[in-house]
Amino acid sequence: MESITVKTSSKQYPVFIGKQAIDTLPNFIESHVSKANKILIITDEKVATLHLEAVQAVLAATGKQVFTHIVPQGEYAKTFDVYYECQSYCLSQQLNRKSLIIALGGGAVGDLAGFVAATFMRGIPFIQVPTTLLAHDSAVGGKVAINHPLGKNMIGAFFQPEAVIYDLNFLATLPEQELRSGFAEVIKHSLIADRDFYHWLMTNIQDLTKITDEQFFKMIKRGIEIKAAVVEEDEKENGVRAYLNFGHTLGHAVEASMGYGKFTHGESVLIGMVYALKLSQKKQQLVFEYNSFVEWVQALGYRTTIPKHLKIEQLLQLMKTDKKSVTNSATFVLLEQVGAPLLAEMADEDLLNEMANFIER
Ligand SMILES: NC(=O)c1ccc[n+]([C@@H]2O[C@H](COP(=O)([O-])OP(=O)(O)OC[C@H]3O[C@@H](n4cnc5c(N)ncnc54)[C@H](O)[C@@H]3O)[C@@H](O)[C@H]2O)c1
Ligand SMILES: O=C(O)C(=O)C[C@@H](O)[C@H](O)[C@H](O)COP(=O)(O)O
Ligand SMILES: [Zn+2]
Repeated sequence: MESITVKTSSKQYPVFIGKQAIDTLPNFIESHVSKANKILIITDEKVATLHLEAVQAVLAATGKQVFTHIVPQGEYAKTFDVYYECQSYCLSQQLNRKSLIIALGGGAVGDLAGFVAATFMRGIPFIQVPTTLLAHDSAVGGKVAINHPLGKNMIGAFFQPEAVIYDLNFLATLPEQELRSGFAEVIKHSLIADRDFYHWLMTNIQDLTKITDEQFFKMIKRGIEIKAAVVEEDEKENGVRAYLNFGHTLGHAVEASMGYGKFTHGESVLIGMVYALKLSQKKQQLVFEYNSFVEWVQALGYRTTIPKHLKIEQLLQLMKTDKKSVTNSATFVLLEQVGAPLLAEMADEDLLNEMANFIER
């Protein structure tokens, strides 16, 4: 079992990573959240069928009252309606300021449950129990949110968990498409922070269904270390945290204009990263083996173009209203080198011209 400590200005907490990490949950609750008189697990329909029983069994050892609230899968969980139902459930079961929420699932469940915890009675403790590869990113760092039709994660908070308990056994049931989604954020972490890690990924990962336990462990640990270092420096995104948004300016615009849930988050971000890499070559003279990168990700099953029914003017509008934007132009994360990101305000014309090259033929 590996433990990484995340030290933000608002909270310090552990991330336990390993097989059977879930077994640490009762002890952690006993030693750190002992006053929690009621525990609410928030999970989704699919994870409930696969892993809920195991978590309920472990929690039985706490002797506390355990409730479960099941929400829809994926982005359908990150809506105002589902958020409202969660709050109603908390109130109807008389949860109080000493209660604890456990987010059991991927990033959608974590973002939703974290936002419920952040806002119920102005904030109660929560623990992230991630079940996807993608959640090496979402469970760490305290961004919690729901979506709005006008933009991804527009309604949310910065609210750190008490702990992240990452049981790698849960990953065994992930379908390939979800591995692909999560692996995109692993690639992102490597591109913004660690050239050697990027080369290791390119050399070793050729088939997402054949990732070994050791490889999962390495990519999750390194991804979390990179994310934690950024969040420790800039918890509330006043500066460098925006680098974690590499690929997301176009990625979020694609997700929103496709309709949330049509493309996975990681697949959309991957399109956004390919686009940002091209812009980086043009605007920052990034020296990068672009063609090999595109061949590699296409062989892994990613699409690298914008679906042709999407309107580039609408995508531009969404990019300009992204949270990073403070003027009337879109702000992009570009790379000067692999491992050296920067923020750049982009002219509409440059973005439109380049998007036209990215529309699927
Ligand atoms: N807060 C952050 O910092 C942050 C970072 C990255 C992404 N995100 C958000 O995370 C979300 C995407 O994350 P995700 O893909 O993990 O989300 P998810 O919760 O939607 O999970 C993806 C799908 O996999 C299923 N699933 C989950 N665990 C499984 C398992 N072990 N076996 C089989 N199926 C399983 C879920 O039911 C769902 O259908 C997006 O909403 C994105 O915006 C947030
Ligand atoms: O933690 C961050 O900061 C990130 O940007 C991580 C992203 O992978 C993640 O998708 C995040 O939810 C995006 O945040 P947003 O503020 O652009 O909605
Ligand atoms: Zn993301």
